[in-house]
Amino acid sequence: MRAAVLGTGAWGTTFAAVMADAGCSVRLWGRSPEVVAEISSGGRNSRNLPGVELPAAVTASTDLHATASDVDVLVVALPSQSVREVLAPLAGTLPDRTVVVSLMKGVELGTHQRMSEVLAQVLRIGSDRVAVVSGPNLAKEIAAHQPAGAVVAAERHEVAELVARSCAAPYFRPYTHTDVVGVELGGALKNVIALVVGMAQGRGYGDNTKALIITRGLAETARLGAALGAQPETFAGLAGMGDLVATCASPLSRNHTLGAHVGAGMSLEDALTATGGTAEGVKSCRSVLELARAHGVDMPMTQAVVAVLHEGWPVAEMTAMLLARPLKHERG
Ligand SMILES: NC(=O)C1=CN([C@@H]2O[C@H](COP(=O)(O)OP(=O)(O)OC[C@H]3O[C@@H](n4cnc5c(N)ncnc54)[C@H](O)[C@@H]3O)[C@@H](O)[C@H]2O)C=CC1
Ligand SMILES: O=C(CO)COP(=O)(O)O
Repeated sequence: MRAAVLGTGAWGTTFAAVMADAGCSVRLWGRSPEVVAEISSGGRNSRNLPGVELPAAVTASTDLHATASDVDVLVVALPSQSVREVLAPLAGTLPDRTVVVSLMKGVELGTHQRMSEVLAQVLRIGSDRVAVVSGPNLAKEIAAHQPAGAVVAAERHEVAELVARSCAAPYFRPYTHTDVVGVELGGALKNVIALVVGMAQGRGYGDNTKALIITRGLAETARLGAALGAQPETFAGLAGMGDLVATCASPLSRNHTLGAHVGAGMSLEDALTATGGTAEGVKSCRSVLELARAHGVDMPMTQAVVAVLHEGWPVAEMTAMLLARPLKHERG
């Protein structure tokens, strides 16, 4: 299969290697001539994936149109808030056979759209040609060929199957699904919950608190999912609980680490600089909260993250914000 991956960040580069190890020929597109030159000439991306040697089947270019033309699978791995702008030049240009895949875990500010919705709209293709891949997939571990799994969701099962075949490598096992909404929400929401776990850790709280946040975080994710038409079981799977656990446990997660910095008293600006890369939850928490309010869904943790990161509330207030709410039934 011929594949293209847009975005030479940690996950885009790693996923290109996974697809090459699954037997695809893969073109990577990036905006940085230096990164692209290093991938093309030396098979390395030392800025975003240091120490990793890429398979020979991965090539790179700064030419967006040439990279995206004539491929079976077009994968997008950019920061969520930049997708619409970056892909605008490709609107209406993709051949009918090209399936588009989102690797992104965010919700667009302003429109509240999930990334598959943004892709279908900006590329002017049917939503049945868009798939999403999500799960516990910390890029550095997968780049080191540590065993991992993910969910490939698409409206049509045959599309999910095609994408699963394109990325099934000896160390990477994709499962197919048709709940695009649930799989995407699981990915976007776990970033917000990981921020809360990080903040709690930064304040010195231990594993009881972490388990409370993970469990109740999943409950609020599932509430939003139910309102948006997701299947409840999806949140018990790899793209729900699986990704939430990995992200909330791992120091490799940028959302988790950023939360820990803020919990320890660092400003958001300094924490963003310290973590580098893309901590999607920082922006997506606002669109998620707006989406929840529009559907009458109570999301106290998301609300607390927005209050601390964007409304000037001291992180020390977070415990009271969450624990002083009226008592309720666990299933409520
Ligand atoms: N890093 C990881 O372990 C995983 C990341 N993801 C998701 O994948 C998406 C991408 O993440 P990463 O690759 O980790 O991000 P990253 O921060 O490592 O890289 C982002 C890439 O996008 C490029 N970029 C940023 N703005 C751009 C623009 N306006 N035009 C063109 N290129 C632009 C950057 O130069 C960089 O190459 C995010 O939604 C993230 O949540 C999903 C699973 C795992
Ligand atoms: O999505 C991820 C793991 O599945 C990566 O998490 P971060 O974006 O927080 O680094």
